[in-house]
Amino acid sequence: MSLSLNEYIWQHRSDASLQRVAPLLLGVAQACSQIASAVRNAALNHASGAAGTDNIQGEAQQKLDVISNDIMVAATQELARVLASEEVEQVIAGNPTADLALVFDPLDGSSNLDVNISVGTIFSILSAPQGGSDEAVCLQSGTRQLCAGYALYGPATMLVITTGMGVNGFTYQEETGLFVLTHPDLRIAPQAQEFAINASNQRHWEQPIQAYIADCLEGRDGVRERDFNMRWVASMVAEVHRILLRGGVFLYPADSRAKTRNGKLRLLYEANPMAMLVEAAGGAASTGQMRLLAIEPTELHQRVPVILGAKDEVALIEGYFNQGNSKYGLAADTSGGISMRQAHPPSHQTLFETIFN
Ligand SMILES: O=P(O)(O)OC[C@H]1O[C@](O)(COP(=O)(O)O)[C@@H](O)[C@@H]1O
Ligand SMILES: [Mg+2]
Ligand SMILES: [Mg+2]
Repeated sequence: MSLSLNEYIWQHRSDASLQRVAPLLLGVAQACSQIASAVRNAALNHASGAAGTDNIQGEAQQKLDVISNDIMVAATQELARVLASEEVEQVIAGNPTADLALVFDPLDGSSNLDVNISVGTIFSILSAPQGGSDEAVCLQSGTRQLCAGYALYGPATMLVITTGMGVNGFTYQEETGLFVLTHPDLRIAPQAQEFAINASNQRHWEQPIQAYIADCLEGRDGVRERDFNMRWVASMVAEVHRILLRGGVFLYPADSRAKTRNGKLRLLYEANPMAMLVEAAGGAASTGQMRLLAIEPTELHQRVPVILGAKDEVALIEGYFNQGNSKYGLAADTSGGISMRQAHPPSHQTLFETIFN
């Protein structure tokens, strides 16, 4: 029997978080179905290409970034006390009587729009207790998320959600306009056979990432003693979806360039919701040096290094970072940034053996 999102919420009436976020979650789902339509018909509606404006990150906005943001705000502003969006510098005031906050990336992977490759929407729902500024309400650690999810606008439109216990995927049914449960209880295998990283940044990476990827690339001829596959879509939603369905790890590390010294992805509306989903599916999410969900945010649009997916593989990558810290006595970056490792690493063979033997 196919279960719609509404029916799923009713069936899980003992899940207090789900019941609390249900109206807002349904608002998000409605917005996502509208964004899917906007994305699908953009070329026909002259909604493709650049908007001619930059967002707060200094990135050129696509028309669809702006359209998706407006759709999301219109569908949810009455249902949350405060909204925060990748595309808007300050928080957006919502309904003062509501007790939830919604933080979102309205369109993720928008560099893929003009080439008709999958994009998505990422969202996180937090409690908004009385008192405290609207911005402070959004600056809660990922462990405090009540619900997280994403919509994927690919060959099928899907909504994938968690309230912390299990991850469920719903597929949008055109005929009925409903999201139908098609992928219940998604789980990530602890071992990975596939990694995802933008290899064009290789020369800027920190030493632990250099060493880890080099070991993967050596495959069965190196210390890993097996071959790895690689993928890079450049849409985080598509990468995380693939990992939820068939495993692997995703890395967007910090690197030596000024603009990515703390990573590229945004903590509140990219890393945290994805980390909650991945952990709820049995995986792990880390900066390389700490659990992503434990970070106490300080800024709405702050960036963070992201390593997530198969639990054992993420632990292994953390081992490369720990090894770097202890063996070379590398100083922490006192400015709060991510410190770059120094040269003179041992051979990959030695590093791997020291960590795992
Ligand atoms: O072009 P790059 O650096 O590989 O970037 C890809 C990454 O940037 C992002 O596209 C950022 O998302 P936005 O489109 O929301 O800015 C991620 O989805 C993705 O992981
Ligand atoms: Mg994004
Ligand atoms: Mg975006």
